[in-house]
Amino acid sequence: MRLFLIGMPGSGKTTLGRALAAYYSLTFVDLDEVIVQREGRSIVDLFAAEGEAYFRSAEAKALRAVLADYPAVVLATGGGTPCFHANAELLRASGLTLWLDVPVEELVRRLVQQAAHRPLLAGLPDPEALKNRLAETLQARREFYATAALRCQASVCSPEAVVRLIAQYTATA
Ligand SMILES: Nc1ncnc2c1ncn2[C@@H]1O[C@H](COP(=O)(O)OP(=O)(O)O)[C@@H](O)[C@H]1O
Ligand SMILES: O=C(O)C1=C[C@@H](OP(=O)(O)O)[C@@H](O)[C@H](O)C1
Ligand SMILES: [Mg+2]
Repeated sequence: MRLFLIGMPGSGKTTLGRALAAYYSLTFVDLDEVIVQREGRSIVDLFAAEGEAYFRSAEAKALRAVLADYPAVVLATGGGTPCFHANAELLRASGLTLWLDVPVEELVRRLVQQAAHRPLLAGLPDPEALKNRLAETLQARREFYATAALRCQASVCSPEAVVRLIAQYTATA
């Protein structure tokens, strides 16, 4: 199985991806880590030095490399991955995509401490500003996230809930 987790920053793609990979005995890959390895720089440094367009190109190449290298994998994408370079269509055609659709209020609670480490949220220490930015970003990205075959719509998408969703889907697909 190839399982791709998509959704907003803070939705739990990395955290849940690790748990699901352990459950299914699959390799876990985090696309941001692949980019860091391939580029030899942190995500924050890449954004600062090269800008977002360069990052999106590096991200698209890293995604294609992962798809070529792993016939079975749980992949945590970055929040913007499905929204550029036709990545949403590619993901949808290459495995099972799952959208972690977590409410913006919950994302704010999780990210308020971490905004400085996330380039697109940096400089927004005020929770109200963070909430507005996340709501705008979600609005713009919703159409891409909605291409996922599965959607977990909850404040906390537990591994157990996702395993049930996948079991239902594979039983009827
Ligand atoms: N199911 C969850 N319930 C509560 N907090 C969570 C959950 N999943 C992730 N978090 C917390 O939210 C933050 C972002 O999680 P992360 O997995 O890095 O998200 P993403 O990779 O989607 O940006 C982390 O601090 C993490 O501990
Ligand atoms: O939403 C985004 O555009 C991004 C999300 C990040 O990943 P997470 O969603 O894991 O935070 C990372 O890929 C980069 O900072 C850009
Ligand atoms: Mg992540």
